[in-house]
Amino acid sequence: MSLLVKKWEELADVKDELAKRDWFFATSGNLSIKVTDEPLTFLVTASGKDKRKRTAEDFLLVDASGKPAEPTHLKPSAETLLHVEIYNKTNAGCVLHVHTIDNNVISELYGDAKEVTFTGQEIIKAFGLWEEDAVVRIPIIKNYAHIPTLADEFSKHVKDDAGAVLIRNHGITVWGRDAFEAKKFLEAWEFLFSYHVKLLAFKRAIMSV
Ligand SMILES: CSCCC(=O)C(=O)COP(=O)(O)O
Ligand SMILES: [Zn+2]
Repeated sequence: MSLLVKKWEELADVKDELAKRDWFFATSGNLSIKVTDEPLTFLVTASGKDKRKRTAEDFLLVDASGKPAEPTHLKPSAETLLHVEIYNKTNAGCVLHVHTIDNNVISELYGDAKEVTFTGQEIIKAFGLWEEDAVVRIPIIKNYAHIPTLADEFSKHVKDDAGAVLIRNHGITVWGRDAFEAKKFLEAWEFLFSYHVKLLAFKRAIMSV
């Protein structure tokens, strides 16, 4: 099996798993996986597709600037520039972007603070933090409609080989050294968001009784 086919299958499997969680509302979301380092190439989801379906046109290979690396009628994700920032600045191997109700609610609740932190949750160990008082922080940026501006703002928070950024009332972008790590971190963030949203709602309901 060629490296390209292996990476295609790996990304398609991650896409199927995220689809099972119903994290691709209304064609939202985009995913990518690095294929080669020199020159940099990565597979990215084609724009506007229903990411719940598995087809031969789900991904296309792009170069370090996010342009198709081979002739194709497919258009790379409209948000490919965010993936470009990550692969050019870090050794990340996979980038996952999903819009969920929970990540949108959290981004709106804490958008003015430009970040949200979580502590006291066992799931934080998924980030490799084993201390009892470990704190995880995720930055929240404005959802600029102009993608190069969004990518510039996003890029300020791209420093390590693994990380995550919330785009306000839009979604989360998570990256990791490989697909396994990116998916693990994405699931951990979504767990924290969902827990927090539910806890706040329950507390509010109890207070109003
Ligand atoms: C319908 S969602 C609007 C675009 C978006 O935010 C997204 O994640 C999907 O865009 P793509 O071009 O990657 O399909
Ligand atoms: Zn999006």
